[in-house]
Amino acid sequence: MTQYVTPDLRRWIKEQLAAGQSAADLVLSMTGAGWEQKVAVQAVAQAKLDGWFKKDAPKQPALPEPNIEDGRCEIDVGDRVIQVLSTVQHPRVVVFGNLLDRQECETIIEAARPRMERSETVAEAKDGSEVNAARTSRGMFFERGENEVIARVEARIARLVNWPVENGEGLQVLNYQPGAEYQPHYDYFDAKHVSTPSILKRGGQRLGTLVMYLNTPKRGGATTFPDIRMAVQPIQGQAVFFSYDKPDPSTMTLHGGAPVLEGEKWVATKWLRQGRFE
Ligand SMILES: O=C(O)CCC(=O)C(=O)O
Ligand SMILES: [Fe+2]
Repeated sequence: MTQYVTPDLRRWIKEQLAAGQSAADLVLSMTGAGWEQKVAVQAVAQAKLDGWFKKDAPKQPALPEPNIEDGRCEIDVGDRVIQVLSTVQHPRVVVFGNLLDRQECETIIEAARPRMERSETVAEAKDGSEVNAARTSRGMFFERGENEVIARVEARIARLVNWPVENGEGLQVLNYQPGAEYQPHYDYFDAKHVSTPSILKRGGQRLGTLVMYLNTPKRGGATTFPDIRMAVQPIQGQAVFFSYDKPDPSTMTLHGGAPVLEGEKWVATKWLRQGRFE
C-alpha cells in the first residue's frame, strides 16, 4: 500500500512542532509508528516549507556579559542609565558607575544589618561551610526577590549582564570593619572540595560575580585582582563585574577585598550560575 502525507499526519506534526519537537525526533517518531522513512521526511520538509518550524529561540550566551562591544559609555537598562567606567579583556572585568542610587544602598544595608553573621567559606574537607581566618567580614544572604528593592536590583542586574534572574544566587551582603578583609580567592567552586558536587546540583558552576558597593569607606577596602595588579575602589553605587568561563586559575579572576583601613565597607555580591538556582 502506498503511503502519503495525510491531513491527520499534518495536524499531528503541527502539534509536535508547537511542543518543541525537533525535525529528527519527528521523523523517528513517525517511522516508529509505521510511516515509511521517505514519507516522514517528505512530511517534515512540507512542514518546513509551510513555516511551521519555530524560529530558533535565541540561545543563552555562554557567559554573562554587558552589551558594550560597540564602545558605548552608558547602558540604559530601562529603570536606570548605568555608566561603563573601565573594562579589562582578560580577566574579563567591567567597572560600572551609577548602578544603585543612595536610597537603594541604604535600604539594602538597613535590611541586612540585623541579620549579619560571621562570614564563612566553603569547607575544604567536609560538607558545608566554615569560619576562615582569610575572611573576616560579617555577612548574610537575602532570598532572591525577597523584597521590592532586592527584586528591582536583581532585575536590573539581569538586564545589565544579559543573564536570567533565575540563574542568580540570592544577594549576599558583607560588612567589613577596620582591619577586616577577604583574602584573594576564586568565586567558582573548586573540583577538589568534597562539597562541590552537591553545590553544583543547585544551578551548576558560578560563571560571574557582581560586587556592588553600598557605601564608600574612608580608606582601604578595594576589590583587588592580584594577577593584573588592579584595585577597584569601593565607591557607593558603583560595582565591579567579572566572569570566568571555567573553574580554573587561567581565568585570572583571583580577587579579594583588601583590608579596610578607616571607616567600614558594605558590599552586596550577586553570583551568577550556569543554570537556574533554586
Ligand atoms: O569585598 C570585596 O571587595 C570582594 C567580595 C568578594 O570577593 C566576594 O563576595 O566573593
Ligand atoms: Fe569573591
